[in-house]
Amino acid sequence: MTVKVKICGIRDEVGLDAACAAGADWVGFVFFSRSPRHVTALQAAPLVRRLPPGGPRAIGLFVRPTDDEIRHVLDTIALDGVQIYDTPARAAAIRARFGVPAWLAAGIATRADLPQSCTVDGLVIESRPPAGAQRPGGNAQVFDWSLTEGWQAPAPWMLAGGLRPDNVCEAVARSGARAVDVSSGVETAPGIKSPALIREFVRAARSP
Ligand SMILES: O=C(O)c1ccccc1N[C@@H]1O[C@H](COP(=O)(O)O)[C@@H](O)[C@H]1O
Repeated sequence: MTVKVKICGIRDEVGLDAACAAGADWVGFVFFSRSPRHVTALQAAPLVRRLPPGGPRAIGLFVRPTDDEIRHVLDTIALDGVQIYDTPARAAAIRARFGVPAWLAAGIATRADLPQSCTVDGLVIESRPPAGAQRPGGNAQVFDWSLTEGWQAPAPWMLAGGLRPDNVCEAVARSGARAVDVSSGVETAPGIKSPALIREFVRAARSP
């Protein structure tokens, strides 16, 4: 089965076109003002419109969002899904209120952190942010991929956190992930996507 890939933190046409050309399954737009990858709904709108038919799906990333924030974005852009950093109950409420597929991000440090039940459409399994981090994800931090071995995932899930072209193949093999998500690992500086790294990442994720 082909490993699915999400390229997150798209801010411009260069990153978007590279993700499309590489065959990414999803592209992510970060609606969190403290991120170096932050975009407004107005900035993301032309990028989402530029996505080719049959190309990557557009995912909006939100950190503890209010309903008004989500409504504003969804009124401006046709998103295919949202990635939520909040409690499972809040993510489920967002899914129910807005009728948009919702993935909940779960920070993992030990096996006990792996969700055993799920009321949303999917899970983004990533490392717990380091102490003092300014954001709950996008910290280029890996966790012990063997923690997911034998885990009976309650929903589709993707692996995230510190993935790069040179470690994603091992990460997939060790974790058993069928989908991966990357932001920092395909950048030359925070918020600056590299077409070459995006291409390499997608190829490496899908290499046997
Ligand atoms: O990318 C960000 O700035 C960000 C901010 C707030 C929450 C999540 C964020 N990024 C997501 O975190 C994971 C892992 O990212 P990385 O590859 O380690 O940089 C991924 O889902 C990013 O989209």
